[in-house]
Amino acid sequence: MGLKINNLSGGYAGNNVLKNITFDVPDGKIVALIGLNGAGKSTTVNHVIGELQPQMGSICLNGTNIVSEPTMFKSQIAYIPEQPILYDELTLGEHLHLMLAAHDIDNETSWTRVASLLTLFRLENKLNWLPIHFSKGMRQKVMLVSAFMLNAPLLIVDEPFLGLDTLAQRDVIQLIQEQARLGNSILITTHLLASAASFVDQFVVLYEGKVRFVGSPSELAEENQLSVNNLDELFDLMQRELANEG
Ligand SMILES: Nc1ncnc2c1ncn2[C@@H]1O[C@H](COP(=O)(O)OP(=O)(O)OP(=O)(O)O)[C@@H](O)[C@H]1O
Repeated sequence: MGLKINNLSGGYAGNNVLKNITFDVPDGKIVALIGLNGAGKSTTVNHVIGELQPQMGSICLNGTNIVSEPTMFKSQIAYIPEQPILYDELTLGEHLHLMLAAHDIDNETSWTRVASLLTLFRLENKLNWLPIHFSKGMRQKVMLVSAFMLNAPLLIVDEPFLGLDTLAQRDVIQLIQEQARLGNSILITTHLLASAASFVDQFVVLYEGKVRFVGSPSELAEENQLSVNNLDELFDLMQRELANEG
């Protein structure tokens, strides 16, 4: 089933940003939400993580509605925000244990996976460190470990490559693909279309708070008379269109 967003309208008090958004992130699929600055990507994500209330429409994850069963809905999500959020007073080890407990995951059985993620991101010797000792990239990697260790039915990654070196970017793509192989749904937001085209199943293009296109990378390229390798030019096309509407 996965994530189903149906006719969602919403946004902030006094600012209706999203208009009748409909798209799915099926089980085992990777979907990238794309669009110009201000198109509504973060607002959509904020609705899916339950930070904003829908004005109209519905958001369901594997049959659970976000409005009627918010706790059940949220327990199925792992979210990697664009800006790392860490508790200043908790060590890395304490942070991970807290996240596992919050998702009702047994420490004993899951720690082998946590340990391999810590090794992958070279954090295995830093379990006693406090966030203040981490660099920006390391903080981002802590968020990655915290999310990937959960194996959640829905993984949301806001700008997965921000602040990561190329090795870590490659690792993140592999981890996202592994989550998809496990049957989990993955929703990412990105500005790097050509890079995303190599591993996403579908793009959802947002334009001024509306869904303009849903389809595969090659369908998106074809629709805009571009090649998949120069999909980033789509932003120039949309920017020009916006300026003409001016
Ligand atoms: N807290 C807020 N209160 C009111 N309006 C907001 C708030 N946050 C964002 N907006 C507005 O919502 C619209 C969509 O913003 P959103 O952050 O969803 O865009 P985005 O596609 O994520 O852009 P970016 O690529 O810059 O991250 C914009 O017009 C923005 O000004």
